[in-house]
Amino acid sequence: MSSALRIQNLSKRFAGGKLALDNVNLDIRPGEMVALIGASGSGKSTLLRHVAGLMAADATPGSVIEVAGCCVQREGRIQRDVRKIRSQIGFVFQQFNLVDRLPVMVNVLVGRLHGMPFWRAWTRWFTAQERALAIEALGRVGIAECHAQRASTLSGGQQQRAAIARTLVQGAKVVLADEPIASLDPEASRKVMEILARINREDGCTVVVSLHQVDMAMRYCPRVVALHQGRVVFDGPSRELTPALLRNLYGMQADEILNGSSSLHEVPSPAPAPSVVAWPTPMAQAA
Ligand SMILES: Nc1ncnc2c1ncn2[C@@H]1O[C@H](COP(=O)(O)OP(=O)(O)OP(=O)(O)O)[C@@H](O)[C@H]1O
Repeated sequence: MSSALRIQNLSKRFAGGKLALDNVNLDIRPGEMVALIGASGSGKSTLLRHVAGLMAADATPGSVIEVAGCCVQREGRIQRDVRKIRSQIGFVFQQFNLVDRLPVMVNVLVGRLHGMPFWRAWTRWFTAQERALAIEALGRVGIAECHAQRASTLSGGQQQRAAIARTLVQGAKVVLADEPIASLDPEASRKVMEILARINREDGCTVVVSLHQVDMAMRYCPRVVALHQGRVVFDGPSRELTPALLRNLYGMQADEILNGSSSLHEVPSPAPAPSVVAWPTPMAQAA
């Protein structure tokens, strides 16, 4: 498989006229860990929703989104078998998306729903093997002891770890995380990012994570894609992010971000270096 995620000529104009994505082109290889950064409203969530096939793009000729070699949508039409493709994608959202009143183990096993008859999920009848798989996944994210608790009794950080365990049980090849640490304190944020980095490293899972925290992006993600008003304005090694680019991206907020990013230029990137984009001059993207 050549690409874990391939996006070509992706644009999205909402009904009100807002151009949220402007000819986005991206190629992410299997096993990469990529941060999606950009100011509020730059298009990060919209991009991830398109990749998940939750939103249809503009019908631009030649526009296509593929995940793990399977077409999610083409020229504004979501593929009929998108549910099957989604079974390969793990989702982690800011708001955890767990069912509060169900035990953590059941929430995690929901990750296997695609391979499970509906009645079994409905009656919560899981095999010993499935339960063992869930416990193992919860162990990997450090909360095995919480498996019998209701999801609502977990802290935010623990809930997010349970959501990651769900992607492990699902066997997702690609994990899309949309601001997974936005509601968490620094310590819980660090743990969640470490777990995402670990499943990327140990399972070869491709991770695309949208982040407001540039320092986290630089610390954990060898590659960064930056959006500005729906356009990709930087696509390259995180160590090549510069204060000037961040000032262009974040405007007034940049100083705050720069204060938290003492690691600018100091983070080694183990990934092969994609080309870096000059911005705000005309844009090119990683091949
Ligand atoms: N359903 C919608 N209808 C109209 N406009 C929308 C819709 N969803 C998003 N937008 C607009 O599209 C733009 C991109 O929004 P998006 O949520 O993708 O940004 P974001 O980078 O994820 O922001 P944040 O970091 O604040 O979550 C914004 O201007 C937003 O107001």
